[in-house]
Amino acid sequence: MTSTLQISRLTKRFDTVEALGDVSLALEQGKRVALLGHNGAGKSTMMKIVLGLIPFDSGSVSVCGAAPGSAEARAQVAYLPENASFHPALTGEEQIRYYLALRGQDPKLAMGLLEKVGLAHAARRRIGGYSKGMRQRVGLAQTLIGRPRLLVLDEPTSGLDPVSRRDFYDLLDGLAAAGTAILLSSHVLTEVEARTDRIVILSGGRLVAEGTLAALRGQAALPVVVLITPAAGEEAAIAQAFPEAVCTGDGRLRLSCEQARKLPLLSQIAALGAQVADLDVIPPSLEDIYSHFSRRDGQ
Ligand SMILES: Nc1ncnc2c1ncn2[C@@H]1O[C@H](COP(=O)(O)OP(=O)(O)OP(=O)(O)O)[C@@H](O)[C@H]1O
Repeated sequence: MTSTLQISRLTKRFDTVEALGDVSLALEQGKRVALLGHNGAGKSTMMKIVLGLIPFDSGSVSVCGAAPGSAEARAQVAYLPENASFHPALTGEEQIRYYLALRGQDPKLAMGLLEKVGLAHAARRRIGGYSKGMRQRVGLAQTLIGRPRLLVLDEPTSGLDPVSRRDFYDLLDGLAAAGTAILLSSHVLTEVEARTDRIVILSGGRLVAEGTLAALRGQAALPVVVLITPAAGEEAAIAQAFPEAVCTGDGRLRLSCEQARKLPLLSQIAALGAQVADLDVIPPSLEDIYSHFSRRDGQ
């Protein structure tokens, strides 16, 4: 399948700063890719290059088969900046009608677009009275003008409450199911885990990891934490059985073990029978995995 977005060995420097170094990425039709990285990792630079707003030094970028920024690419790409702002005195419908007119399209399409993003009920209210989640929906409605094949969303859910975030991702799911490719940046790791197909981690302008969260978890091979709650009166016996365990201060014992040692350790604990009151196994968190990859280059 041809990729909607194809980036190959992309490099971009700003004077002495290498904002992107040798980055390759493919985004297929209907896929949602999350771009993660610390401040200054190169996310915005990549988005600006894809949108054709800034030039790059070397490598190649193909947006729907065309050069970024070309009329052909621009007709098929839409962008939602992190803090999209609209005229507060306009209604949602007026704002979208205005954008449709700018794109040379029939303003009558506005209501249909607002309906798609769940904003039809508020279409005739002024944007000044909208919540942040509703304004993001106006932004998303704007991106849908002309049925783009690629959506570039810069932290689209920042500042939204959990319910608005979930609703926003539901909308994205629908668009992806209809074939739109979505490249979004986010700092909210839990949402990208559940709501995107792939995660790409940039660090210091380099692509340091790419894959599903499960694949990245496997690659990172971070230790698992096991918390044992001893039965009453068995504390000393358990501590003796696991001399490497650390007391947590709440009566539990904390063990850290490699993934490969997890099952043998659990068998060892199970063999203690009633001496153990409870057991918790805590896999590495998303934050642990993200930190592991984004700091691998010594940042
Ligand atoms: N116009 C510019 N002139 C000089 N340096 C720049 C310019 N734009 C970006 N940079 C540098 O390029 C690097 C990558 O910046 P970029 O804005 O792409 O990071 P980011 O991952 O989007 O960060 P954030 O999460 O803070 O938005 C940084 O070191 C930044 O200082």
